[in-house]
Amino acid sequence: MPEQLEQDQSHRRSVLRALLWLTLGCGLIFAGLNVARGLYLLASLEVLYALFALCLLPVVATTRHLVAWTVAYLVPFFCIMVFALLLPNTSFTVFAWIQTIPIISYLLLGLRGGLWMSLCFITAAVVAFNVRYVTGEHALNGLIVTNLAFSSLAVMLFSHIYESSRVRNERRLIELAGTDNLTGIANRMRLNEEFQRLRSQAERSAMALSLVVLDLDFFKRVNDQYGHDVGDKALQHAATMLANRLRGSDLACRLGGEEFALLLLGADHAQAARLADQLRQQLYSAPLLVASGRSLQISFSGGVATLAQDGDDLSALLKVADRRMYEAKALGRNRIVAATALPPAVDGPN
Ligand SMILES: Nc1nc2c(ncn2[C@@H]2O[C@H](COP(=O)(O)OP(=O)(O)OP(=O)(O)O)[C@@H](O)[C@H]2O)c(=O)[nH]1
Repeated sequence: MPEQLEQDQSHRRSVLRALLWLTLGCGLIFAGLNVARGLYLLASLEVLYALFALCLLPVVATTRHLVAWTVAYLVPFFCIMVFALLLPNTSFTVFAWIQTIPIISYLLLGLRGGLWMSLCFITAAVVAFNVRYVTGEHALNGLIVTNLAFSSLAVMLFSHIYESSRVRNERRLIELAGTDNLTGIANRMRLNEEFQRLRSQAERSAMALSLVVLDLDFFKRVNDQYGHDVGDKALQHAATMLANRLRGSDLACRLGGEEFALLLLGADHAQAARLADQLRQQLYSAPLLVASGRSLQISFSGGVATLAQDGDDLSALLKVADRRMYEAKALGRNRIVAATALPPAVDGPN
């Protein structure tokens, strides 16, 4: 789902840019404070890092390697935090910054990257904290140490839970946005996205890719005779049959109303026309049972178009397949038109 992934990247880009500005500001302020306290090495690191953040600002606005630049930014950032914790003249309150490690890591790197980054640097910080404060002249009482260790773990746990449920909800929303709510199969938005993916796959593996547009015949009569509810059931019946009959690499989608489209990977023009005709026969021979034991025979008319020979993008293929579908309607319905050749035989009276 490239569009959604793109959105995800832009969200992370904004977070990183905000963090870079913060690093620039805070880096210079802390450097000033540390110079005043005689911590020249730490102050120099902070100034260098603030300049690094400044240089990164234009890079992150456009880079295609956002994850790599994020890691390049975060690793020294967290290293400076841990280093500050180890220095003899710094305050133990530096540990408060350690709490931001999981939040920043999960926000910028997602679940897996966030987990590893947090685990590494929280562990390093806890070790550094112990080296510095558990024994010796600066030793803190056990309660403070325990509080800090557990609060860090809690922040990490909550960040992990939050990111997991955010990812789950995002997936669910993406799924819902690409699903037709009456039939449960894909909708037109998903067709656009799947077409891009399947076209790349077809080009990479030198496979054919065909599109079938099909429209249920005399559907207005179904609604008029049996009512809208039965019309809805007929649409669901047709969608289920189409989706069940196709391979996992294909896509059945409802374009709208009583019109559907099939994307068939690995099917050349003749194979797509044959498959569409088999589907037509299968639907026609599996009537929908309606009230009082009556059965409703459903047929469709379809048109076929194939990548390269009929067009190179989805809108060109839809236009050709749509035109052929209307030819099939004009020729008497309940048939498939693949080209200008004579259509296949018709099963039923229409
Ligand atoms: N029940 C139901 N009917 C729908 C839905 N969407 C569109 N329709 C109906 O589908 C019918 C389409 O009618 P037409 O465009 O005249 O086409 P047709 O009767 O199928 O005739 P041909 O396509 O020429 O064979 C209309 O009555 C629409 O109301 C839906 O979601 N549910």
